Amino acid sequence: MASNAVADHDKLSGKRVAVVGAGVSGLAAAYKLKSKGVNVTVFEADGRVGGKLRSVMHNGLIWDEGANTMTEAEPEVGSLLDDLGLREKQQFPLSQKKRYIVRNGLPVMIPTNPIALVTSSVLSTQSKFQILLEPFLWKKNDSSSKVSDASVVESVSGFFQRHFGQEVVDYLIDPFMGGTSAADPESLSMKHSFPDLWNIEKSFGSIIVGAIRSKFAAKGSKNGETKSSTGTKKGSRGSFSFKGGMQILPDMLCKDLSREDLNLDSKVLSLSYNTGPREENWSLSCVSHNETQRQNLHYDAVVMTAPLCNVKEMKVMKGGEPFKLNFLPEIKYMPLSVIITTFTKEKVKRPLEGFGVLIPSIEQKHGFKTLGTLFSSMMFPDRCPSDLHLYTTFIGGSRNQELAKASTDELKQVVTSDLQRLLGIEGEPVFVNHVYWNKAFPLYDRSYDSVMEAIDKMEKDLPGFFYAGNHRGGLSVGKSIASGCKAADLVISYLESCSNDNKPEDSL
Ligand SMILES: Cc1cc2nc3c(=O)[nH]c(=O)nc-3n(C[C@H](O)[C@H](O)[C@H](O)COP(=O)(O)OP(=O)(O)OC[C@H]3O[C@@H](n4cnc5c(N)ncnc54)[C@H](O)[C@@H]3O)c2cc1C
Ligand SMILES: C=Cc1c2[nH]c(c1C)Cc1[nH]c(c(CCC(=O)O)c1C)Cc1[nH]c(c(C)c1CCC(=O)O)Cc1[nH]c(c(C)c1C=C)C2
Repeated sequence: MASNAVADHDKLSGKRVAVVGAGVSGLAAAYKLKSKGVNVTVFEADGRVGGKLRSVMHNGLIWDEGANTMTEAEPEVGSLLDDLGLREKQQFPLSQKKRYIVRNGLPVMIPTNPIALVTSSVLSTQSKFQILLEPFLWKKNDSSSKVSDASVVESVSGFFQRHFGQEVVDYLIDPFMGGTSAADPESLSMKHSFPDLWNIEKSFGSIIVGAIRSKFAAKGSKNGETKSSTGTKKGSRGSFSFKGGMQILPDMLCKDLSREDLNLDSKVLSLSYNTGPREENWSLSCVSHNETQRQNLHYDAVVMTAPLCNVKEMKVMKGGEPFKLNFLPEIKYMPLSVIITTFTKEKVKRPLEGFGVLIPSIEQKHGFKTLGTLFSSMMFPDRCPSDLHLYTTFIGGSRNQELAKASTDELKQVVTSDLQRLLGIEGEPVFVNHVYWNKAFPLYDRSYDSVMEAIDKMEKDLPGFFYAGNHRGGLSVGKSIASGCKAADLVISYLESCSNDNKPEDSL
């Protein structure tokens, strides 16, 4: 370790930070803080770590009930995988570029390059021309002059409609949003869902022109690109999981936390910030399932990664007075059921290789009820015995909130019926597993600016309080990790500034 790093490590070693939530964002924050010498204590309401990452092994089957894959688009992910020694466990899906969308009741492969788009039957000739001519035909946002009015924040569908037309929205954007957030493009805010494209339009107008120019600019700066230990370009191999499923990631992130550092079955109920000299101003209390309430030690800072709906329920005090969280807006959440099925191979008459299939909302007219299905054992053949296919099907989201809550029996029928049409499956599944997430994802809707403002206010009014997780900056596993790492960096700067503030003046 260089001498500066040793000094920083020593400076931080007496500091204590509480991390609330042991999902990937909280664990990434805890891991980073611990690696810098900070004493971390994690509080998790559940009896396990991982939050929305949960892998199950049962009778020779392996499946994921939450996130199935992740990407390395965020640099923080690559560094963590290297540090945790997880490269050798990384599992890349077979034929992951083969992804399908249903059109006129049948799965059609999604084109992955401009030439494939020209020959594909996903879009009509008119839409293909509209894409090619987008640099000349795209329309300005009429309401862009009134951006201060929250009601005119543009939806994802409105934005893509202006650039590429309605058919692109119906057959590419709608299923993409369904398969990445379970939401419909009409309710989602463009600014929050695709910040990069939102900014490209601001700089270049045309998305096609902006994307090409950005790609060339990125190629120009390629010399600085990071390579992994195997010499391959990091992140260039697309989505991945791990041998045994996604759960290994949270498990590895917390492997160096002792029993005292990691408090499972510990739901945080209240937080208290005491004004005064900036040292150990925070205290918190938590409760376990058997209702024993514990008032815990004091902390210098808090990293909060619990969903905002849970934060809203917490009692917060500042300087002995209640700090009301009534400025936190109500957040909409997407309910989702995940159904795992296996079928014997001989019963699947038209199996498809690849990642999976998505069903556009407009195709519900053909009787489809699910959002889409991952071809889990096509991607990862070791996830079930070789005579079976294992599928992971998603139901609900904004498209069908009621159906998400249906019984396992009803959903088994719904899934079997959709898979029968898509893959020619005959008969009943050999095995069914059902998980219901009543708040699977926060909805980044058109009023999401108010959520961001509320998070900023909490952090500004409560010194030493930092918020991270999938309610901020994106839903994906990678973005949640990045959010946790960024919060850890902010905590470190804060703790260093506290140390300097508390030093006697002549030592400065
Ligand atoms: C079904 C499903 C499929 C998904 N698929 C993908 C995918 O394929 N790829 C991808 O990139 N992303 C996917 N995601 C999204 C991704 O998994 C999540 O956004 C990400 O894991 C969120 O991590 P987090 O740490 O921010 O939050 P969470 O995982 O929600 O963790 C928050 C933790 O806080 C705890 N908590 C709550 N209240 C308290 C309290 N009072 N005290 C203590 N602890 C508390 C919770 O128990 C939880 O463990 C999927 C999500 C779901 C639900
Ligand atoms: C059909 C419903 C869903 C499927 N997966 C999810 C839902 C709701 C959840 C989900 N999947 C991904 C993410 C991360 C999103 C992000 O911001 O990166 C989430 C929350 C990963 C993902 N899944 C698909 C894509 C295009 C991505 C982005 C990363 C990548 O390109 O690999 C498409 C997709 N999702 C599902 C299917 C069946 C499918 C495509 C065929 C299931």
